Amino acid sequence: MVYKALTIAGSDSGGGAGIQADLKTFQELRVFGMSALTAVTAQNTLGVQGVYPLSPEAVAQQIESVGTDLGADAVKTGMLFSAEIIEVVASKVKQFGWERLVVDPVMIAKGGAPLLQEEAVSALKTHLLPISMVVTPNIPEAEALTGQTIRTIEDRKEAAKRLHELGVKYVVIKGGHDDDGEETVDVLYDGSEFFYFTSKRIDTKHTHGTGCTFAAAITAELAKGKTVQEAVQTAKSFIQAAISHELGIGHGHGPTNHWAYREKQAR
Ligand SMILES: Nc1ncnc2c1ncn2[C@@H]1O[C@H](COP(=O)(O)OP(=O)(O)O)[C@@H](O)[C@H]1O
Ligand SMILES: Cc1ncc(COP(=O)(O)O)c(N)n1
Repeated sequence: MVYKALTIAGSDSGGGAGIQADLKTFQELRVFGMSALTAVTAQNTLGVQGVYPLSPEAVAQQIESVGTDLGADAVKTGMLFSAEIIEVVASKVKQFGWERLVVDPVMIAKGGAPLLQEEAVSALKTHLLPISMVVTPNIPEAEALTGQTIRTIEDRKEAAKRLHELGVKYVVIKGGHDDDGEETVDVLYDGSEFFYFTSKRIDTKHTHGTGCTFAAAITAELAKGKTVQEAVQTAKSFIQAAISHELGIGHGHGPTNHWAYREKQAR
């Protein structure tokens, strides 16, 4: 069986995040990857040097080309840049009836460069979250989407409930930005229960692309027909392996190791 996943995201020339991280992750999990580019970034481990968005028409046409021929078992969105792009993406997702939609609400690169215009945050809430299956904000993104300050696990649970009210079926609030403690805890909410995915916090500066990679792994597993709980569990193991076997490339915040999970499974 060939499972297919489509990523709608920005290009990271440095290869650690964005479309590149998504396609590598799909491939590692034995899912055929397809892409619709929203923007080209000139980027490396030191930061973002340039952002060149594509027109909403160019984004729509790429999705149309994939949807009318190959089809997709699951779809992921990453950097969407503007409200106009968000609107065309939402309309195409509806047109093709794609239900397994994972929205990684990318807003700001780790170095601080904006990847989503500020006024587009409300477009995410009104157009995309109501039709998505899973949303995967990190703590600052969950704060921007809910207008709530998040410090404790209780705050995260409250934010997850608020996001669920927007119509998304499953909310995963990632704990990578919570610097306290020995563990990273990702909280999953399905509208009635909370589930916790915990791993040892790795002390490293090489976390460029962790969010993209994690959400892409969830998407790949959903494409295979796995449940959201199973998909998040695999994604957590995938990212843990990718962070712990660092590649040590570039002069700044380096990328994660996308082949580490496969090599670990093969051992
Ligand atoms: N230092 C770390 N050690 C272990 N896991 C981490 C670390 N940093 C992030 N993660 C994990 O990587 C995934 C992405 O989290 P996060 O860094 O919060 O997202 P983002 O890249 O969107 O900011 C989550 O599963 C999180 O728990
Ligand atoms: C094109 C693009 N998309 C997304 C990110 C976010 O990366 P991260 O996963 O580190 O939050 C990025 N830096 N560049």
